Amino acid sequence: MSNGTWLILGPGALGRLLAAHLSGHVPLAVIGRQASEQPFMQSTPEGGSRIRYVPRITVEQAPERPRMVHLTTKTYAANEALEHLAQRIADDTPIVLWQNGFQIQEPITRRWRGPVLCATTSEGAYTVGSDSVVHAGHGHTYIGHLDGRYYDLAEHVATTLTVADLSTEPCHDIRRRLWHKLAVNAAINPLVSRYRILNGQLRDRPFRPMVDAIIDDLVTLMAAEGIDAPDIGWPRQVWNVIEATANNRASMLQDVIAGRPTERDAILGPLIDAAKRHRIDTPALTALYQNTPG
Ligand SMILES: NC(=O)C1=CN([C@@H]2O[C@H](COP(=O)(O)OP(=O)(O)OC[C@H]3O[C@@H](n4cnc5c(N)ncnc54)[C@H](OP(=O)(O)O)[C@@H]3O)[C@@H](O)[C@H]2O)C=CC1
Ligand SMILES: CC(C)(CO)C(=O)C(=O)O
Repeated sequence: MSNGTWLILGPGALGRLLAAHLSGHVPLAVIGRQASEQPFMQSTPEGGSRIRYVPRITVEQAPERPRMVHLTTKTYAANEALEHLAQRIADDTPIVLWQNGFQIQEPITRRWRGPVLCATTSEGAYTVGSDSVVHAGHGHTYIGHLDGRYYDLAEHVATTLTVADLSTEPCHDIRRRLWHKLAVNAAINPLVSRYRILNGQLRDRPFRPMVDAIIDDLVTLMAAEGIDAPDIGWPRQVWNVIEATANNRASMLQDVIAGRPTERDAILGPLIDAAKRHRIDTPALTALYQNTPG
């Protein structure tokens, strides 16, 4: 494995999707808990399929000077995975964090010596078995540094991903974009996972007023936190995503059904913390947190 390689740490849905697309564009390896000789199989949203041979290695086989690391574990696994890899690679290696929510982005950005970029994506993917990924729907990705630094690096990563057919743009306001995604996820994921429904069912009773109550909490909280509202306003932002993903089984629902931990703390945790910080009563969000498994 040569220096200059792009490493993807976490061979799950997003990791496999990135690997399948970046294969052939950059020197690449995927780090998992175990090495594997198997290729990745990708189903495309258009119904096609691709096979991609990408080196699948363990941390111990990683090059000491990779070009960058894309961290694609779930939030709750991110610190441990990165700490393990950090024992092996140069501590100024650029990192791209792909996690939803806003839990690990700030601490890792502050403590890692090299550049840390955050990505937020509306691509949709899920795994099948240990080698396949279904790319369920095309989306768009934004990449940037929390303080707006390293724009050239963000531009380079975005251009490479876009050439590899994953539409991506660099941005100066990734913090705002991460909070926007978090807010939408908070309005959808905990409810659909609790009631085991498709996203679109939130449009019907008894769920619709529950979503509206969450949006009310979000509006107050986001204003207090200084996060600009989307141009179309919070209610339309949330309801548009529900409409556009009506047939989705949301990621948190998939986790609950599979008996996996959820990303509750990454998505609802920052909102509950902000409510405490600003001394704002957010009854709908508090109830959601209490009723969602971690
Ligand atoms: N899937 C999607 O469409 C989207 C996902 N995201 C975000 O991306 C992140 C990843 O999601 P997703 O790909 O769906 O999650 P997955 O659970 O499918 O993938 C995570 C992968 O990381 C692996 N992993 C965990 N810890 C380690 C470790 N220490 N060393 C090596 N591998 C490790 C897991 O292995 P194991 O199973 O053995 O633990 C698993 O293969 C999440 O934060 C999610 O919110 C954002 C937008 C879209
Ligand atoms: C927007 C939403 C809720 C779409 O399903 C999503 O991002 C998820 O499933 O986590």
